[in-house]
Amino acid sequence: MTIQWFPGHMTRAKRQIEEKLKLIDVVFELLDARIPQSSRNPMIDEITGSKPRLILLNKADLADPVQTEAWARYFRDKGHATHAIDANIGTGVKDLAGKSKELLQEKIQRQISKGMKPRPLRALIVGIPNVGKSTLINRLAGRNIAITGDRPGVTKGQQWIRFGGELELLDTPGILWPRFDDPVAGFRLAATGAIKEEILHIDEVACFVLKILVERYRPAMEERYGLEDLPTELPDMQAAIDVLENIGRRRGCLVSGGNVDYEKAATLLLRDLRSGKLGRMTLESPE
Ligand SMILES: Nc1nc2c(ncn2[C@@H]2O[C@H](COP(=O)(O)OP(=O)(O)OP(=O)(O)O)[C@@H](O)[C@H]2O)c(=O)[nH]1
Repeated sequence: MTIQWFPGHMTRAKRQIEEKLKLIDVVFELLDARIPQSSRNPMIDEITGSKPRLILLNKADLADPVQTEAWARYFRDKGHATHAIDANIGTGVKDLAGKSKELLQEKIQRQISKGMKPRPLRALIVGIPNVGKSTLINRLAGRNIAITGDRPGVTKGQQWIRFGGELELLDTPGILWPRFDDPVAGFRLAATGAIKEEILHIDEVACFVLKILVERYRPAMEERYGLEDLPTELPDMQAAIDVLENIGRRRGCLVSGGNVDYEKAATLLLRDLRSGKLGRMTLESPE
């Protein structure tokens, strides 16, 4: 579902998450492993405050594993516990209880030393649209749960989903707004499908992404589209359009008269990228 984020919605989303934070022990901050920085909400530190937080690099199956490791190091160096997962098939998901316990070790020890029996840890998933919140909740629940809460104008009773005996998850995630401040982040979000193409033009998104892909993953691009001698970088928009045109020709994306249908070529490229057909690719690296 696409929603427009107006200032009122942002304030409301922030307030809703702050209410939920009172109920939980640990926040799972879900990011897209292909664009960990661009898929981060800019106010996340302020919103989650001092609550222990585990950064989850989701969709790791689609991301470049070397880059995912570099991002995990980057976040760890900044003091954040970090873990790569694939919510779709469940890779890494079974570690979440253990990782949460590690984060809350001191609190658990305090309870034990007071003679208390530690209760299951309570977690909340937060993240921007399309990052995989519902998929992870369903994966942890082991079934499909209709996730309808917390859209503007939609309310729903909250329930806990028990995961093993040690972790409970709030069944409504905290939905955060994506970055609006940085146009480059906007293109990366559009390239991965996190913001809709009605907002940014698909040809432009494809040209933007082509520049990154040619620079980072030239051999894979040459192989997938049967392109030869791609340049090592695309210095300007025209160079990117030329590559898109080439892809369109190779793939038969043509209109009458034999001209390339750029929109069709752009759609094909983005579909290939998002589905992982181009290989495992990450669109940004830690600074
Ligand atoms: N390949 C892959 N796809 C994933 C993974 N997690 C989620 N997806 C896909 O990403 C898309 C978005 O997932 P959702 O779970 O709906 O994301 P969400 O954060 O709940 O999105 P909103 O409802 O828009 O807030 C779906 O097509 C999922 O199948 C993953 O780990 N790997």
